[in-house]
Amino acid sequence: MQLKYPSAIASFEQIANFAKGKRIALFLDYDGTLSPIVENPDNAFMSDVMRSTVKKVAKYFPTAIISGRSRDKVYEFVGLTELYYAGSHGMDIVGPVRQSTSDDHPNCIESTDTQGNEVNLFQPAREFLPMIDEVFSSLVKSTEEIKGATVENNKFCVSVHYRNVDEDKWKAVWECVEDVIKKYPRLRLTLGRKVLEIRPTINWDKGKALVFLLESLGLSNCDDVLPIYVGDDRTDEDAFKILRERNCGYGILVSKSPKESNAYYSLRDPSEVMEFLKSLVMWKKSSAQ
Ligand SMILES: O=P(O)(O)OC[C@H]1O[C@H](O[C@H]2O[C@H](CO)[C@@H](O)[C@H](O)[C@H]2O)[C@H](O)[C@@H](O)[C@@H]1O
Repeated sequence: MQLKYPSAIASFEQIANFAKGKRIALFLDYDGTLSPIVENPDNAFMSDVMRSTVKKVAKYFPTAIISGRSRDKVYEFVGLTELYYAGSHGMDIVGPVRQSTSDDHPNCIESTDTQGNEVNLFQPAREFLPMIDEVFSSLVKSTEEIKGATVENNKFCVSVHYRNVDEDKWKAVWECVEDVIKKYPRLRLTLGRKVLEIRPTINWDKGKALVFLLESLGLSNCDDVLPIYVGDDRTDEDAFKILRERNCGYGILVSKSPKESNAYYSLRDPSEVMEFLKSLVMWKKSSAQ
């Protein structure tokens, strides 16, 4: 783990040199990466200029969004059909029909998307759906007296937000969550940015989703592929870690302050993320001539 990472913008030439002769695959987190953190999670809109930048980047590089949100919600925010989407921290993936079948994923089914394209739907926590709905309802009820607390159903996980709760009531939010999840040994708690996230104990996270998508895209060969993952939150560390362990690709942490991370580079905020994505497009265009 390191605490300081060079700026991906200042180090762009270094990244571009390393990417020469390789295919870049891009993986982007949503909240805090493509959209700024805001008080109301329903208002975490992406700007039009960010949307058109992501659209351009996806024209040149396979691009996926990997978010803690439900897949439908993140698609509602982003609205670009040219991307792949993984919601619920990677537990709900719509990707291309898998080219590599090196390992068995029994929960992977062929399906068609809204445009009629053949896709693969992968939902490794499918059996948890009724349990998650139950937990969501219990938490809505148990937190209703805590001013500012909100509960979000992210399909295969539940988020309990305390950003708008007075600090002296944060403990009460924790207690509500602990009280509910102690009845569900097959669920676990993870932490995000002023949010408690309840999710299945299955061995699956954003890092596994990244590997799954690379395999689906036929891009798991590190010799000629450079995966880049950009994210701001603790759950993105699973993806940074995988890239570091495989010595394949770069994690880029979006943060204004130094933090412990497995990322290689950093960007300060979504506006720098946009600048970095624009640089990738310009570099690709100029190197294609
Ligand atoms: O994986 P992500 O796409 O980063 O999603 C992680 C969580 O993001 C959202 O919550 C965060 O952003 C909100 C809007 O800016 C903010 O109000 C909240 O405090 C942050 O934690 C989302 O609402 C959660 O469900 C996601 O799990």
